[in-house]
Amino acid sequence: QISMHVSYTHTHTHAPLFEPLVKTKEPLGATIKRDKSTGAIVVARIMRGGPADKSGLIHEGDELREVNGVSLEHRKPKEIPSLLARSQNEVRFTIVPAFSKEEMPPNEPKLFVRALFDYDPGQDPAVPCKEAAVAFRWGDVLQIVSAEDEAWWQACHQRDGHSRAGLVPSTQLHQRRVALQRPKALFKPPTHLTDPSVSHPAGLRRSFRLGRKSSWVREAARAKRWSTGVNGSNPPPTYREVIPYRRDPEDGHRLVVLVGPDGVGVNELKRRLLISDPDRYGVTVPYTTREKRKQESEGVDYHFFSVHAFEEYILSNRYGAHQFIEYGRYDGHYYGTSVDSVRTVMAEGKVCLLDVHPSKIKRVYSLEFMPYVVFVKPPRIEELRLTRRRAKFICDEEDKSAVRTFSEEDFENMIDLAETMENLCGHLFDKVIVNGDVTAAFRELKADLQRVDQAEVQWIPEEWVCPPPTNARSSCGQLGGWI
Ligand SMILES: Nc1ncnc2c1ncn2[C@@H]1O[C@H](COP(=O)(O)OP(=O)(O)OP(=O)(O)O)[C@@H](O)[C@H]1O
Repeated sequence: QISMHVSYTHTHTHAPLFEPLVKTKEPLGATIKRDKSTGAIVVARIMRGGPADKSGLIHEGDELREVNGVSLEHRKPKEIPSLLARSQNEVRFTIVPAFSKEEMPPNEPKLFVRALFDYDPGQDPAVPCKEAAVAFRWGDVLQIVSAEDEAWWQACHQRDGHSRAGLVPSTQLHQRRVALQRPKALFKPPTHLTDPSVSHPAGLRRSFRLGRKSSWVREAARAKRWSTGVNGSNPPPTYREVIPYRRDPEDGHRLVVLVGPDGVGVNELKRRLLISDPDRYGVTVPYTTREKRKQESEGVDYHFFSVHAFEEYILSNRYGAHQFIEYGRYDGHYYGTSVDSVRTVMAEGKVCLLDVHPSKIKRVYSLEFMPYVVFVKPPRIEELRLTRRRAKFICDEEDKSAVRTFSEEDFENMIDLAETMENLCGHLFDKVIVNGDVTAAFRELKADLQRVDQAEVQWIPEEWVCPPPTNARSSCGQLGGWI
């Protein structure tokens, strides 16, 4: 048994407390519980970065024997706060330590994650202590400082640097809760996507969009079979492991991938970016097997390929070489975007803007391209009706006169498809831009791309650096910029 003296200054009449934490500016940063087998009061959690943690004097598992000379024998945890409240500027604990110094668990390596859901402890009736929890938004980078507890991890916002850690739901807890609360969380693709006989709104911009649609139908149907089959449900996204990457001044720009349902405005935003800074942004030149028209030039409008050459490329895709990021067939001709055409734009020192179906992101999802994936999302249907009143879109790229306005069904399909995309690929998105007012959406997108480009540290998926064991050594060995 040792006697310990924890003292720290504060100006509140209430001393910082154990559980339940009192809303003082600086709580002690610990929770306590009664040990069921011995009846002793023990420290359940120490919040990383809080006064208790910084003091280095109290540790999880320590038994509390006395507070300010008052014995805690036969006392309940809820009585402790009032004992602490009596102390003035210092609290005196008598504890039985759980570990000797030599037995203390070693520091865990740093683990960073990107949150894939919003969390507000204020709305969570199950959180053990609201004041000890950390709120976060989708996309925030958190440092997990303790994942020992099965249900409640401890994490702090990466942007805050040395902030106090707090409780966040563990992956397991979040998945369990979503499964219990929302059977709807099981993937439920909109019916028009799973029934190939139902036609799609013709939001065709470039002709291979048609090819995308049929593959999306198949994919959505597959996903539905999987989700309702023996495997049960698609687990809801929780956290994705990321690592900090410090950019080398020599590094080129990251590839910017824009995805979104047909007609949402991907092309419009891309067009505005290109006009706003043509020296900075560039786009790929697509491949086609159709005849070159008079006003078109090879390598500028399209790369004109023979059917044979195009099919060779397709075969290489089947065998894993992936010459094409995506391709499709429309009106008897092939259209496609090659991996090399992305490399060409990037080699010119430009930010390559790539617009692909989300299922094709994986083709460029690597350290070579470091894709920054922006999901362009439709606003609520009321806003779609308002903002798209006069908007027209080309129904057929080959026949530019085939334009029409959006129908109510187009809006519904757009929203359904956006939901499906988020369900299936949301974990790959780095940024979501809601395209309601187009000027605001464009401004937000441009500012975000600039911010990412200038950021000294990029948070990238851990798998880009340490892929599965077979090639892990070669890719990790080449890295110079990791911190
Ligand atoms: N926020 C907006 N407000 C009003 N009109 C918009 C907005 N965003 C896009 N539009 C208009 O909607 C039409 C379709 O947009 P766009 O061509 O960019 O869609 P898309 O996502 O590229 O889909 P697709 O490939 O099917 O054409 C265009 O006329 C565009 O100007």
